[in-house]
Amino acid sequence: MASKIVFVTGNVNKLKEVRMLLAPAEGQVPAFELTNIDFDLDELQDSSLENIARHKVSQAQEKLAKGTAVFVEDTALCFDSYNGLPGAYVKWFLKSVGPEGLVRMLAGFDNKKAEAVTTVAFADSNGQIHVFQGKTQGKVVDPRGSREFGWDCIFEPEEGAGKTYAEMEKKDKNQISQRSRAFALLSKHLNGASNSGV
Ligand SMILES: O=P(O)(O)OP(=O)(O)OP(=O)(O)OC[C@H]1O[C@@H](n2cnc3c(O)ncnc32)[C@H](O)[C@@H]1O
Ligand SMILES: [Mg+2]
Repeated sequence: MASKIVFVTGNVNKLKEVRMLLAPAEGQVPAFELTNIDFDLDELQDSSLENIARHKVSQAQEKLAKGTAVFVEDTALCFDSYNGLPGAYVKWFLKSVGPEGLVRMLAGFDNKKAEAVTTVAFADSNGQIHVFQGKTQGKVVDPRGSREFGWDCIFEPEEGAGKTYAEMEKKDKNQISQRSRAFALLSKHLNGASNSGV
């Protein structure tokens, strides 16, 4: 029977993407069963994205039965002109000023470059924590495309042929996104570990 892995997140857009990214290739037997729980996890005020993700998954481990394999992810948007801020705090900026407010933050700067970073922390069934990170470079632009997911409408990745994430098909975003890069590393780890149990 396939082992179970829990993804703790309250963000349905993230969950949708992660389900696509971890789906087995056609004809392949799933190596694990992915379930979702929405716990409210504290997010450290720490400039290290790895520390934030590790802290998040440790809390998730405490809430779940011992031996449960679980992962979380934390996604940051780092402005070059702000030396990496808002970073992991982008959620709170979005909540208070929306995508337009994020664009206005860069109004006085010529440099609109930004880096999107997803950090995954995976606790295996032995309780050991593994961290994987993916990054995508781009720039902040006036909103274009669907408003469905976070800052997608203002992030134009370098590899996106001039489109914002929000203007791209999900499968195309998944080719180049910071999330896809982080989860490719997790998948590799899980496939390597599949013989010994997650
Ligand atoms: O429960 P968790 O998993 O923590 O979900 P969250 O929504 O709180 O997510 P984060 O703490 O990682 O905060 C990241 C913020 O960036 C947004 N976000 C994350 N990934 C994104 C992506 O690929 N494109 C656009 N916005 C994204 C997300 O909606 C949040 O506002
Ligand atoms: Mg969060």
